[in-house]
Amino acid sequence: MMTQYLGIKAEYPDTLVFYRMGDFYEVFFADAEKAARLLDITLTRRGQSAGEPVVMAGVPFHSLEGYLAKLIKLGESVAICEQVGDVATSKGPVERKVVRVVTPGTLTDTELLSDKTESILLAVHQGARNTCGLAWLSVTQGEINLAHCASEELEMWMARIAPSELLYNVDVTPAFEQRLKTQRCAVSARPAWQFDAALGARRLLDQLKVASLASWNAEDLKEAHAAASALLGYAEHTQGRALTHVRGLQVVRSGELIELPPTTRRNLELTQTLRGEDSPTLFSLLDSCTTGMGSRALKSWLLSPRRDRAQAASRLEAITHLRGGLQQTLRGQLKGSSDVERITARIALRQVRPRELVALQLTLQKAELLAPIQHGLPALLTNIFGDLQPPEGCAALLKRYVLDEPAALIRDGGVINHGCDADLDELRAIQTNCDAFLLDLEGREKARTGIANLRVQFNKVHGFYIEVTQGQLDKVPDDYRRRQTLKNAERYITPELKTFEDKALSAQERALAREKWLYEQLLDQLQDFIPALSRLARALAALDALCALAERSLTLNWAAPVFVKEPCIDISQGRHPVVEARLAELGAGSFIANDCSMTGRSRMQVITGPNMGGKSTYMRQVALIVLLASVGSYVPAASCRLGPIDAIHTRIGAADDVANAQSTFMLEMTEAAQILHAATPHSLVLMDEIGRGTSTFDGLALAGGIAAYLHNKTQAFTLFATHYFELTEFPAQHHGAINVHVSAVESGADIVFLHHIEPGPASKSYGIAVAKLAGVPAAVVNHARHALNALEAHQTEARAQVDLFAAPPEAPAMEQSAVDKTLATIDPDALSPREALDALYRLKKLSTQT
Ligand SMILES: Nc1ncnc2c1ncn2[C@@H]1O[C@H](COP(=O)(O)OP(=O)(O)OP(=O)(O)O)[C@@H](O)[C@H]1O
Repeated sequence: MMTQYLGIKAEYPDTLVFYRMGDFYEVFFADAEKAARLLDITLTRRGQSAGEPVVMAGVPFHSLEGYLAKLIKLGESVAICEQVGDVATSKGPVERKVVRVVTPGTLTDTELLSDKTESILLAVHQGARNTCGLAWLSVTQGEINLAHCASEELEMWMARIAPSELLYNVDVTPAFEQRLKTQRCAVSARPAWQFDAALGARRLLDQLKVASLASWNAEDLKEAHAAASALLGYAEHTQGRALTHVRGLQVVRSGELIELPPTTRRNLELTQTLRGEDSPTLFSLLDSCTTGMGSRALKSWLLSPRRDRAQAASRLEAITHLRGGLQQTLRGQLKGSSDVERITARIALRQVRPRELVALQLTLQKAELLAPIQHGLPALLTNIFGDLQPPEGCAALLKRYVLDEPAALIRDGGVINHGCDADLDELRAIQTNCDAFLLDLEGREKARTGIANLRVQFNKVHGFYIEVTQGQLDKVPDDYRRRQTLKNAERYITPELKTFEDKALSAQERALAREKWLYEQLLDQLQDFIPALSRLARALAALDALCALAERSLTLNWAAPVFVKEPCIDISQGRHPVVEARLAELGAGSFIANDCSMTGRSRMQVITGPNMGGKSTYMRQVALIVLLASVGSYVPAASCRLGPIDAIHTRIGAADDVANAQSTFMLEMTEAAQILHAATPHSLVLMDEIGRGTSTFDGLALAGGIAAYLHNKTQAFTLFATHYFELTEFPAQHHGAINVHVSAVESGADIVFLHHIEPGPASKSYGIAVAKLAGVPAAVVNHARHALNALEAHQTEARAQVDLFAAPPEAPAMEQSAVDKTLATIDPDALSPREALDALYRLKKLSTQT
C-alpha cells in the first residue's frame, strides 16, 4: 500500500494528497505533519516504511468538506485520491486514483465557494520585449479571458482580475517571481513547457470548437496563448476532465477599460473597506441582487467600467425601463432562483448533486414565466429576454429522472424518480414488497402441500427458507431442496424462493448501482443543454443585476447621468452613497449634498477647510458618482453630466505599508509618482493632503510642485485637498484652478461642521478646535493656542516672498561626451556584425580616454 501511495504522491509533490482508506482520508509523512499543524488533527505513527515509522493523520470521509475549506483558505491545494477498484475482487491494495485536485483558483464545490465572489485562476507569462501575456478563468463560468499588458502594468491588471490562484513559468526571472509573490493569493510555479504559445493556440481552438481566433482578433496574442496553454492544462488537471462548458472567449485590451488602480479600489472602498471588511462598501450598498449570479455580475461590472460609454448607456436605458414597475415583478420572480451558472459548470464537470438538479428544474420552469411579452423594450432587455428561454426538454428530463426530494448524494441512492426506469422500479418493488411476497408464497405453498403450519422465513446466515415440522415431512413435494436440518423441523428452499432470494438479497445493491448508472445517463443527456444553460445563466445574472440597480436607484433616490462629449464632470447635489446610508442607519442627521463643476477650462479644485469638515467625503463622492455613471448605473445626485473618463486615480492618506518595507512618506511619493506618470486630461485625480508625511517646508514645496504639474502638464480633473494654507494662492496664478472650502462655523471656542462646499479658500485652520472636540486635555489645547499665536506673529514678520509655483530654472544642459557623440552617429540596424564589433572597440577606447 505504501508503494502505491508513494507512486501517487510522486505525481503531486507540492500538493497534500488525501488518500482514501475505508472511512478515512489519510495523509502521510511531511503531508501529515503539515495537515496536523494546519487542521489541528492528531498525528500518529504506525508500522514502518523504509525502516522509518510511518507518520500519518486522518480525517473522516464525511467531514472532508470542512477540512478542505480550511486548507483552501490557507492557500493549500489538496489531491483527493479515491478507491476506484473493487474492494471485494482486488488482490493486494485496492486500486486508487486521484480523481480531482482542489486548489484555491479552481473551486467548484458549493461549500467551498462564496456566493458573491468568483474564484479565479490566472496564468501569467513573461514574454519578450516587456510584454506579459495573461489568461484567466473561473472554472464555474464558461469564459476564458486573454490580455496583453506592458510589464509595468502587471500589478494593475492583477488587482483588477483579483485571482485566487496564480500560475507562472518556473523559468521567469527572480525579480519577476518576486513581484508575483507579493500578490495575496496562492502562487504556483509550473514547468516551462506548459507555457507554449503554439500549444496554447491549439488548446484554445479545441476548447472553443472553432477553426480560428480571428473573430476575437486574438490570433497575434502569442504571450497570452502561452498563458492559456498553462491555464487550460492546469484547470483540466485539477478537475480530472475537459472543461466542456467553457466555450466563450473574451479579449481584454489595455485602454478599453477605465483604469481603477489598486489604490483607487482600496481608497474608494469599492468592494472592501479599508479594514478589509465586506461592508459597508459601495458594492454592499448596491448589491440587492436576489441571486449569487446577479451579485457576481454586478461586482464585475463595478470593477470593469468601459471607457466607451455604449455599454453604460445601454444599461442605463434598461434600468430606466425597469424602474417603471417591471423591476419589482421581476425581482419577485427571480427570488429563489438557483445558481444556474455554477450548476451548469458542475453538470459539465459531472460533480452536480441531485438537489441542485431539482433546484435547476424549478428555476427553468420559472424562467419560462420571466420574459414579459412586451414591445418596444430597450435593446439590452430584448437580448436578455431572448436568452431567457430555457432549453427545450431540459426541465422535463430532470423532472422525469429526479425525485422531487432526492437524497443529498447519489452515493446513498434515493435520487432517481419512480417510473423512470422499469428495472429500478422492479428492484425497488422487491425491497418494499418483500413481506407481501413471502406471505403470498406461504399461502400458496400451504395450499399446494396441505401443510397447515408451513412457514416461509428468513435469517441472515441461511437466507430464505420454508420450514416444515417433523410430523409433516411426508407431504413435502419433490421440488423442495433441503437447506438445514433442525431437531424438530427441516428447512427447504424451492426454485421460486431461490430466485426471489437472489433478487431480494442483491436488490438493494443493484438498485443503488442502477441509480448511479441512471444518474450518469442523465448527466450524459444534460451535456447537450450546456451551451443553452450557460446562455440562460448569463441572462438571469444580467437581469438580476439590472433589477438591483433599478431598485437601488428608486429606493435611494438616484438620478440618471447624462454622457456628453465635451470634457466635464458636472454634478449637482451629489452625495456619498455609503456615508449617506450610514448616517441614515445611525440616525445621525442627514447628508449634506454638494455640487461639483469641473470643465475643460476649470479642471482643478483646491479644497481647504477643517479636519472632519468633509473634504475626503466630498472628493470620494465625486469619484464614486463618476464610477457609477461609467458602469451604467443611476447616481446619488440630482443630476450629473459626464464627459469621457479614462481613469480614476487616488492618493489618499494610508497607513505604513510595513509588509513591503515602505514608510508612509515613501508610499505617498510612490503613489503620487504613479499618478503623475499615468494621468491624462481625461483622468479624475484625487489628491488628499499630499506632502503631509514630511517636514512642513518639504511637504509644502512638493505639494506645490505636484499641483503645478497636474495643472500645467497632466491637465487631469483634479480634486486637491490640502491643509497647506499657502496653496490657496495657487488658483490666483493658475487659470484652470479654483479654491473651494468646506464650511464650518465657530461658536465660542467650539466648531460646528456644515459639510457644505463653498467657493473660495477656508478663512482659517481649525485644527485646535477639532483637537478640543476630540477630547485632547484642556492644558494641551491652551498650550497649542498660545504657541499658534506666537508662530503666526513670527511668520507674518519673516514671510519671505517665495513663489511656490514658479517653474524652476532650466537645468544646465550637459555637454555631450565623446562617447555620446559617437553613439549618436551609429545606426545599429545598418551595421554588419563585423562593423558592430569595430564600433564597440571604438566606443570602449573613447570611454577610457575620457
Ligand atoms: N456632506 C456631508 N454631510 C454629512 N456629513 C458629512 C458630510 N461630509 C462628511 N460628513 C461627516 O464628517 C465626517 C468626516 O468627514 P471627512 O473625513 O470627509 O473629513 P475631512 O475634511 O476629510 O477630514 P480630515 O481632514 O481630518 O481627513 C464623515 O465621516 C461624515 O460622518
